[in-house]
Amino acid sequence: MTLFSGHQGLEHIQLPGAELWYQPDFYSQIQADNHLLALQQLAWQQLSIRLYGKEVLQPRQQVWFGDKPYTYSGLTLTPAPWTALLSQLKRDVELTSGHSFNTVLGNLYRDGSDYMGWHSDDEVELGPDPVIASLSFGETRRFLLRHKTTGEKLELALPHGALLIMGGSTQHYWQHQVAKTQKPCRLRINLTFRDVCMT
Ligand SMILES: O=C(O)CCC(=O)C(=O)O
Ligand SMILES: [Fe+2]
Repeated sequence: MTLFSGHQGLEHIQLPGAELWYQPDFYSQIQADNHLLALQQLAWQQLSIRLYGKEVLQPRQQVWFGDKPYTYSGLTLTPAPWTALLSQLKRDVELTSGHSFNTVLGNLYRDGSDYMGWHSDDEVELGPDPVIASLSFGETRRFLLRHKTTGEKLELALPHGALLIMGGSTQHYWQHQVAKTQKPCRLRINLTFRDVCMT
């Protein structure tokens, strides 16, 4: 796939059944510092999901911006209107990826005990081969991908200012996670831009 290959600085990572594009320094240190500070001001909420009939608090905080409600892990998130900063970050990832996005899910990991378990972003509303653009700010956490049948793994560091684009059949064949860690760990904010079907 040559979709993003014209863009300088974006590394194409090819895995069986997955298409990834990665740029650890998508934003400069100063830009990333400013974005991190501003993003911390959003109305972060720790939401609960229903798991085996019980309400369980999610091990991280979230925000949701966009044009339409979205169901995620059985939780319907009502979006807030785009802020100037989020619109700007959306434009940046749209220009680089050549894709347009209508929503963004923010995750805030307060420390090493906040995490996101193994999952694929395979909700029906995202369509069969979704392109998802992920921006990371703050602490570098281990982002792991695991093939659903072969178990093959890939670990990527997502440092302050990094961009990762997942496309092709990545969500079909692979899961991903942000693992817990015992190491001293500062705050991390991740934004995943998605195109949610509007029908
Ligand atoms: O925090 C991350 O890097 C991953 C977030 C993620 O997988 C998601 O929002 O679906
Ligand atoms: Fe995900």
